[in-house]
Amino acid sequence: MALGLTPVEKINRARADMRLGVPVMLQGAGAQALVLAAEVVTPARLEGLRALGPGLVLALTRHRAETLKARAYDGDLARVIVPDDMGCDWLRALADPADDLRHPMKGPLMSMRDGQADLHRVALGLVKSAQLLPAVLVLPLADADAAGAFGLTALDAQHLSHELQRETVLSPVISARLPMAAAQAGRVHIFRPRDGGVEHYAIEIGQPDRTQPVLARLHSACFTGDVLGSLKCDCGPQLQAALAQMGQEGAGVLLYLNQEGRGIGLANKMRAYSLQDQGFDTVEANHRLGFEDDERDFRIGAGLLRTMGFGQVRLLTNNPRKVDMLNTHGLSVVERVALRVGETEENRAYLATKAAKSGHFL
Ligand SMILES: Nc1nc2c(ncn2[C@@H]2O[C@H](COP(=O)(O)OP(=O)(O)OP(=O)(O)O)[C@@H](O)[C@H]2O)c(=O)[nH]1
Ligand SMILES: [Zn+2]
Repeated sequence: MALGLTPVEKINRARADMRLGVPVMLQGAGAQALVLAAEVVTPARLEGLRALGPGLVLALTRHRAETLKARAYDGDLARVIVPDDMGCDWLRALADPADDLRHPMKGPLMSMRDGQADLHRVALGLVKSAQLLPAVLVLPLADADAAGAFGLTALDAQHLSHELQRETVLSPVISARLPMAAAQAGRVHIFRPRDGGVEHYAIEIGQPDRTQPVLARLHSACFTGDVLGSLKCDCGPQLQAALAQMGQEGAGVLLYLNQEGRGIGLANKMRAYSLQDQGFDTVEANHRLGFEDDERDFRIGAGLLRTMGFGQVRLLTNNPRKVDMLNTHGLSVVERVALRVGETEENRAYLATKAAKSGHFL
């Protein structure tokens, strides 16, 4: 028994299954279904699903459904009926907006109206958490035998839904000294979630007094900006300016949160960039992909600061949501410190969109 998988471990295995294109069984109240991410579906797996019975649908988020002109009868999602003669190319084209402009007509698409969408909703949550496009094939099954017969991972849908919304608990792994150009007295702390998810880092500058407000920054990973010096955003200069200010003041804490692309992952962010090359802005690109404007979970940052013993912060940000989130999750933001650096010809429109659509301070 002790060597068996816990429900949380099974969820992590299921995430890997989804990325591999292996179906996962979801068991809800009186209903079960096999679910498979549309982005990675193969002809063999599609045939295998169809052989098990009728009723195959593609679950899409409201945003993606809107672009495709599919009716979202379930509010936040649409269940598009998959016709028997449609193959992987059609499914991928519904999932991925890359060719929307070249091949706009994929329909007419018929959406399901009756029955429960609970399993579809949680399946979308699972593929999003695997950083895949939010489009998932769902095949209802009369009984749960298929999972056992094919050795597939089976998850309790209610437990999965609960886990996907739960606050991540992070434990410290190691910390070590790191002198940096911006600050000699640096220390990097690594934190690991108990559920096998991604690690996050804290860079502590000097020895901040835990009884006083600390100069703090919640930085979201941006491979293109932080590492490559992208001119499309302001992340790299913001990272360097935050560290420099902490160095000058002699104390501070910068959280480097691995929430690339506002939580959608680098592959999806590059998909968004490709759409931006077609003329869509940041927010429109996220919506066409089926994501919300911002999929980050800022509770992680709040939890990390609390774990490190901080209670009050002077927060370096232009994002009012970060201030609100910390204030409602056990921190006290005593001051917002503006961080306006790195404006370029290339990112002017991006910064304007952040101010207009995401409410960032100018
Ligand atoms: N999805 C998506 N993510 C982007 C895009 N450009 C930058 N990002 C990501 O956005 C995150 C940075 O968020 P921003 O909205 O720039 O800034 P913020 O963290 O909300 O606010 P500040 O604290 O003021 O910097 C990083 O994870 C980037 O990878 C884009 O066009 N699309
Ligand atoms: Zn960036």
